[in-house]
Amino acid sequence: MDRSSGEGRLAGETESTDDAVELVSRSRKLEAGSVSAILDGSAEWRVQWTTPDGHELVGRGAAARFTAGGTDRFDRIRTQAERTFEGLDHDGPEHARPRAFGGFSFHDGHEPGPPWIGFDAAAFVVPQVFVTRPDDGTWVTAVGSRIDEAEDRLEHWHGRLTASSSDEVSRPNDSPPGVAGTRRTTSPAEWTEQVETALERIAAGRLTKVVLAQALSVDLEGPIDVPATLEQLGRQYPNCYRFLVGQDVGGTFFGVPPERLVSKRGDRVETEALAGSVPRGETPAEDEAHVDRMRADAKFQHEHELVVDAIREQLAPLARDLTVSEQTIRRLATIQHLQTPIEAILDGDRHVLEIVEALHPTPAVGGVPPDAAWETIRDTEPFDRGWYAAPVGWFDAAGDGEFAVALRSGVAGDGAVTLFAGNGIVADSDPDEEWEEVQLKFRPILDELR
Ligand SMILES: C=C(O[C@H]1C=CC=C(C(=O)O)[C@@H]1O)C(=O)O
Repeated sequence: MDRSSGEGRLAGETESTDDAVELVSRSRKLEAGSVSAILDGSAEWRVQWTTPDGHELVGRGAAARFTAGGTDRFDRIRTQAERTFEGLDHDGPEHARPRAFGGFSFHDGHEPGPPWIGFDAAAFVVPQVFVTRPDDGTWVTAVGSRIDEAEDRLEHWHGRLTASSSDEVSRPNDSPPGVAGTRRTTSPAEWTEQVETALERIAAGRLTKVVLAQALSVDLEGPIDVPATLEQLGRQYPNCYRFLVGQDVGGTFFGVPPERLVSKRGDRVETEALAGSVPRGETPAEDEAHVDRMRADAKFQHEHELVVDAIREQLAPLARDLTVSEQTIRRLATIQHLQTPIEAILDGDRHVLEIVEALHPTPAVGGVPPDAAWETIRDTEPFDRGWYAAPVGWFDAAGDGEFAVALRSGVAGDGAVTLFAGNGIVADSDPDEEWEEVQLKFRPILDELR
């Protein structure tokens, strides 16, 4: 991989440079109109990010772009961004400040191949134009490398969005693309073999837990409108994150992850352990029966506690205070999980990417010990995880930011969507039960495509 290209450069430049690049941003309130045009048509990059508490950012284009590969990719993204953000001139409200939006691949050594064409091992963009929606309305922000460029861009987009019909604010999804057929990467027999390999390594003391995943390639009957699909998913899964990262040269990665990797503001960090899954019931009593079984089951508790312990250990060296709350239940439309919220106060001035690097992958998507889990994943999974189960989100000039774990996700390409889902394997795991739990995790997106 040519790692020199594209690093820390402004869109339109042809060579990377060590000089600090300048970013200028200007914001204006949108009194009327529609924001859906931000995601319409093709653009070098299109991004959408919505948090469970309703904060939303929708953007397009790349005023600056940062890419990196290899084991030091977290540091290298941060260095490029710090250089670019250094000269930032932002005139607008705080919620509309420019941010770098993007993500990382699960594995350090990721090389983009189908269906991950265009998705580097780490890639972030500062959108050229984006919309934010705080409580007091809708704001448009334009970013450029000079004041006149930012102002012209703002004028253009403010006018274009104002002129759009307000009926378009909500995208209709009367006709999902339809499913022509599905292809699995892993047959039930192959899955049993993979789980048994993991169980042998666990029995031999080499491994305590590993999360094994599958991919499901879904051939579509018609074209998919990813933003419309995401909007539908938001109705079904309102307390999850929603994201979309799309670009011209490849597909669009999108999902509705229930799991926060980290949210950092100043010295305060929030994260969580999310592991252990049972289905929803047909009635509230059935829901509770599933939950009772999960709470009482030693295997589920062990699988979950390994994640809590690992996060505690990973955060402790960076924090002066750490609080692990009581275990709760995360109830989603199709599945229920064990969840433990965790908060920390950092021991000094740290960048959110330091926390992301320390936490990724938690044993909710990797395993314990991390190296043996990584090796088992590489030895047994017959597909490329790409950006699945990896950090996706944003950071700003101050080093604050928020990242989800890219679960319940898929990558949409020509006529097909590839979905990903996995499950934690520990001693006593049963391959057939694990298979059923993985299928539950395909459902959020699969149900919307039918
Ligand atoms: C790996 C996934 O889920 C993780 C998050 C919640 C519950 C999990 C579990 O029960 O194994 C997984 O750790 C996935 O959705 O693909």
